[in-house]
Amino acid sequence: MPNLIKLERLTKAKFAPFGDVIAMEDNDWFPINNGTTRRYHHVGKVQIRGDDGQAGISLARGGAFHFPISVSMLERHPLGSQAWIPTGNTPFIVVVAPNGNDDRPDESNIRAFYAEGHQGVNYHAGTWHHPLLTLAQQGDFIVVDRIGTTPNCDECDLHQQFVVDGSYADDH
Ligand SMILES: NC(=O)N[C@@H](O)C(=O)O
Ligand code: NI
Repeated sequence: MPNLIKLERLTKAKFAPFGDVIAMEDNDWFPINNGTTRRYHHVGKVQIRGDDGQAGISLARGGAFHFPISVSMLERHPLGSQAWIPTGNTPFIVVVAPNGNDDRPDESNIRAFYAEGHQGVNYHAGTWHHPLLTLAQQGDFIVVDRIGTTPNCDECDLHQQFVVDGSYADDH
């Protein structure tokens, strides 16, 4: 029987150990362009490590996933952060885990967050996460991450099987 990961609402505070929430809510702004524009400054930290890397902007179209969603692997990008920002108000599921003492995901602390369509995430370098899980409909995303020739994606098959069925751990 797979282990259930109950969903949590995605908030800046709860996601802080894993990265940044890319959203206007919970962030300050200041006026620019003669007050015609609000700038929500530096809401995500772009991290680029190693010699040959540069920050790049890509686009991605994620295929739809439906509950129950099986989780059997996670990945990480040790050389840089990776941001996923929905362009079309598409919710997605964010599965993350801390790094364990064995330099594998700490499966006992795996977590799943429901990202609303107005929220993006920026995984900090080395954060274990599941590849994109767009929910219920195809979704387009802006991706900001490290572009370079050095391999930058560690994949890890989990010892346990997990499932996200759409039930919540907290009030939402
Ligand atoms: N490889 C890639 O662009 N996508 C994954 O890293 C992912 O997090 O979805
Ligand atoms: Ni990734």
